[in-house]
Amino acid sequence: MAKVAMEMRETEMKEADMEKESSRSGGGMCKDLEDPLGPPTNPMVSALLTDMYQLTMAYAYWKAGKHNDRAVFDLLFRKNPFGGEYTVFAGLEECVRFAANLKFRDDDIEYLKTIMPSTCEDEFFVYLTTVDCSEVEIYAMPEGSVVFPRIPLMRIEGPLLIAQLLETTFLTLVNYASLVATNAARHRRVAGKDKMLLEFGLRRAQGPDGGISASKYCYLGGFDATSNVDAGRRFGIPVRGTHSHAFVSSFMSFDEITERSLPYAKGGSKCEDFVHLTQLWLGRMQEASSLREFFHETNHSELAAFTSYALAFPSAFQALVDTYNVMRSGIPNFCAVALALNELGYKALGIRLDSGDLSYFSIETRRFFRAVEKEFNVPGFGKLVIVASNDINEETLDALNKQGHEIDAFGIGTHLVTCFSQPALGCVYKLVEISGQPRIKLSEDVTKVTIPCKKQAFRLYGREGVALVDLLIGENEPYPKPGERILCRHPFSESKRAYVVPSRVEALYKCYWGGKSGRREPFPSLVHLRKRCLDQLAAMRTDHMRALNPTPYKVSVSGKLYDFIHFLWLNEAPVVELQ
Ligand SMILES: Nc1ncnc2c1ncn2[C@@H]1O[C@H](COP(=O)(O)OP(=O)(O)OP(=O)(O)O)[C@@H](O)[C@H]1O
Ligand SMILES: O=P(O)(O)OC[C@H]1O[C@H](OP(=O)(O)OP(=O)(O)O)[C@H](O)[C@@H]1O
Ligand SMILES: O=C(O)c1cccnc1
Ligand SMILES: [Mg+2]
Repeated sequence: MAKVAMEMRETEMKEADMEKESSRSGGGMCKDLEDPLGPPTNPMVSALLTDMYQLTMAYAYWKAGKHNDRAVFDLLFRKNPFGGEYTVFAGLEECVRFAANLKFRDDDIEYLKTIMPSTCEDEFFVYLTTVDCSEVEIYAMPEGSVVFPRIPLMRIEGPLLIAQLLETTFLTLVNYASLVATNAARHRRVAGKDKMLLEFGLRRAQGPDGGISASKYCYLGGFDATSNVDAGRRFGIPVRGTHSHAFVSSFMSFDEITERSLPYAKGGSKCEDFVHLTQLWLGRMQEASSLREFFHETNHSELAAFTSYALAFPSAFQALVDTYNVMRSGIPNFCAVALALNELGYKALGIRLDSGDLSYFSIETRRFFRAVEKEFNVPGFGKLVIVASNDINEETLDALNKQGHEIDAFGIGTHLVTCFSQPALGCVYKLVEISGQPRIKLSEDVTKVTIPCKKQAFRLYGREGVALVDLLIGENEPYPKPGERILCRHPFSESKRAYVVPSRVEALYKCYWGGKSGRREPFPSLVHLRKRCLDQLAAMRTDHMRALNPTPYKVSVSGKLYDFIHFLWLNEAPVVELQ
């Protein structure tokens, strides 16, 4: 029962409890590295969840005898979403689970034979049955990291055919996960760290996978709980909820409440007619001069609904108060039931507002709660929880902050999970090296030119501990060191460069699959990813984080890599002839 209602008083589950839940649901802190990685969360994530062209290219690579050439791909995005200057990286563990379990089953192969041209040789399909990721290496930034354009989030090395095959699936696993985690982080930043953020998006999400992914990655991005029960079970996310208008409007009179008795909270005796008690309290409120300015008569079917809900959840009572009239009916009815519960030793949780001016109603509601606290001498009544919902987004949160409000918790669905203001993140997967040879992809649009070579990435921190710049260097260049002066250059703009003397240098890539050392980085639990994300966001310079015209974070390459990019660019770009 406690799971059904929102236990606002226990706002945060203790970390230890979360850890327990998390490992029960398969997301423990450091899973045993000897264990094979489990399958992807969504069983639809399989070898065929890809674009047709990956398979036609696979055939052509195989036919050309290139399939085992060692390839290096970068997975990166070029522009931060939502007009911002930061992104939260998510989806890594699901990518590695996919890679770890990649296998074409017999029925997959049979289907592929029906869609590939009939000229494809049978031997290719025999070869496909042997495909797996045992020769693949995956290097990546830790999931939950704050990341920036052009710095690859992941580097995938392996036989060309196989590394290529990972493209579409990796992108679908990273793009939405990172987008929605970023959206959640942005909502958290505006709401402030003390507000409770509840993800209510399942009904509006892009299908079941959209809903499950949204719940998981919104939690990673800083939400506190979800209404999505399945996500709660799968990932150990706290599950919370109130009730809907249907519950309120399903009641027509008190006669519908047949079981009216309620034991006292401490046990012993019981109240035989709780319905009568709520009516009694409503009468007392009506008579109180301090409350007279607020209301006169209330809607009785609403009071019946609230009373019935309190009988079902006496220690977790909360009510949706906007079905008929917030201030004249919903709030006084809620208070009557809460005062009746209080008489029996229970503490109500609070209310949810789902329409109207949320600033005004929350302030008026708080004023009413305080008046009741004073009138009937019920300590804590003034602090009952006010939850607000109804098409909330970043802008509404910002507007509410500017106007002033008394909301403790926000329930956010549509705008959060559909990423209404930007529906996709543009991660791409680009070949940067083949058989030891660097490759570049040119474009008229300079932001689309890829940075060639197998690279290492570093975050350089300044004296104050804030991140100054992300730096890409060639694989074999010496690593930057604290205290050393390093030339950091914009990859494409000649005049943009800076010398940086970092106080701290953080190597950004870790090995999550394969690799010569045989040591694979563990996958922390979702609670730990969430903490990493919140800690990194908190450490960012605030001008990078603001919603309006944020300062771009510097992303640069070493002098050597800069020279090499431009050498290769000139080498590969044909010279036009004008006549
Ligand atoms: N004080 C406020 N400042 C800015 N936006 C607000 C404020 N209060 C509520 N909003 C937002 O204004 C919108 C109001 O929604 P809408 O116009 O659908 O009215 P409603 O209150 O839901 O009415 P109805 O009861 O008819 O559904 C919502 O998106 C809500 O988040
Ligand atoms: O507004 P969102 O951010 O998407 O949050 C979730 C919404 O879902 C629920 O009602 P629903 O929208 O289904 O019906 P209602 O608006 O008519 O109450 C809830 O009352 C919220 O309004
Ligand atoms: O529990 C709630 O209040 C809830 C859940 C989903 C959508 N809207 C509201
Ligand atoms: Mg709604």
